[in-house]
Amino acid sequence: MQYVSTRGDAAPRDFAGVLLSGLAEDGGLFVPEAWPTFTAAEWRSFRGLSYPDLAARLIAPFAAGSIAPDVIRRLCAEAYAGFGHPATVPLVQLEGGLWVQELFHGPTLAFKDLAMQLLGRLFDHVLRDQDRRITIVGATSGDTGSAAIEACRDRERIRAVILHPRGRTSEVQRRQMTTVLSPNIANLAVEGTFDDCQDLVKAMFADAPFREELSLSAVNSINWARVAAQIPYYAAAAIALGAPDREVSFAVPTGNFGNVLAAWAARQMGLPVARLMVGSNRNDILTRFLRGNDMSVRPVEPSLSPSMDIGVSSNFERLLFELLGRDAGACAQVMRNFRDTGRMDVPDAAWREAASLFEGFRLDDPGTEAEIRRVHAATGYLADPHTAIGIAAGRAGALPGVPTVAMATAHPAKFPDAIEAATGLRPPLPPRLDDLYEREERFRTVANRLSEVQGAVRNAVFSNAA
Ligand SMILES: Cc1ncc(COP(=O)(O)O)c(C=O)c1O
Ligand SMILES: N[C@@H](CCOP(=O)(O)O)C(=O)O
Repeated sequence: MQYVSTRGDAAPRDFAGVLLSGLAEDGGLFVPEAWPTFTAAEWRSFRGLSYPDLAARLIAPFAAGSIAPDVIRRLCAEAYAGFGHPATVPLVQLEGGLWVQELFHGPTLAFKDLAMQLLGRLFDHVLRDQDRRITIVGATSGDTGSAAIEACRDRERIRAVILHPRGRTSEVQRRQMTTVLSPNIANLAVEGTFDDCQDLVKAMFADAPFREELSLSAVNSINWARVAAQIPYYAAAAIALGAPDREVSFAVPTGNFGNVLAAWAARQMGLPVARLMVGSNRNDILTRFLRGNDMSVRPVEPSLSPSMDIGVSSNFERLLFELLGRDAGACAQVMRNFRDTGRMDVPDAAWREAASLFEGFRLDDPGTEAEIRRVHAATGYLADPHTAIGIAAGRAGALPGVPTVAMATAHPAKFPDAIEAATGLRPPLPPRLDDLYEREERFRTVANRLSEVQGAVRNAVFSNAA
């Protein structure tokens, strides 16, 4: 399988090439040249597969010609062996037609582990094969960082530098990153927002000499491999609820648009998905777009769901590329204007197409707290603030007779203050994280300035060079 850039000015490459390059050189995102699809009979044949086997079946076509299916299968088996639930991504029925799919049974208690545990192994496999080393630069609003650190720590051929917005993650999220003292890991606390961190990462990729010198790669969902590895859990949920013989809708708490894009990708592959509900907090650029074609940047404000405190959703560019009929020139033009003006001009027909499948939903902090309380009182289920937004979106957008699955993207113990305020209960961390608050933290605070961040990245990489 070959991949092309959404902006059309980067050479196509295979899966291993996309994995290692992360962002395309023209600033675009890589997408598959064509979507792999499965027939209804093939989807039926996946019933009863274990999660790692299902994941391998769905991911293998994306790596075709680059990584052999039996290698993908082995890496999936290894990636999910350590998850804390035998079903890996269990479904829990909350009420009539509404389920949650728990994506937080991995090592860092958020959905990012599903992709990141595989990505760390894919990196290792490809780097060994090509006898290379890379520097990962990643931006996090709280969860990607710790999942990436956990997946990459102590890997010989990887150095990882993770940028988080200072003071804007939960304490548990920050400590999960900054208490990992492995020599190949560094944390930078940026004086800014997640969007600043993400812009800094993209600017480092745009600096060709720097990119080459450090052999940069990405772990954010700008890296296609991240999205590919997030597709299987949608398939697992849909198959468990009757697909391909019954349609299913998904409600996804959304920030960078990577998770819900994976659901859309599953639909491209032939999974019968009825509707995709996009849940946002007060940082609601996607909801404003879906409801009224208003994709305009506003300042990011902190919320109870910090991982979704995102102003510009990077992965939207992949959907835009499709909505524009895969016209890379048009996509590049829209993205350039967006960058210059802070407002995206999406043609009316493209917007209508997006709005016919995706439904925007917004919940502010009081609403989120009320939803956590309501779900707990009605069902006994403790939903973290992100998951609560997904559940509320799912209830609001459910179609009669169609099961809705809300994605439980984080464990409630990652956000104990919000849960306690809503329910009076303080969810404990799993025993392996018992001493998280006593562990030594290590991070460096940096200004939101490219030169300073590049200096800190160089310093982190070369001071620990083998
Ligand atoms: C717990 C949680 N929920 C939801 C999201 C939003 O997901 P995405 O950025 O893929 O839209 C994130 C961050 O990515 C997250 O960490
Ligand atoms: N919510 C994320 C932000 C980055 O998103 P990604 O999916 O592009 O890595 C986080 O928690 O870090």
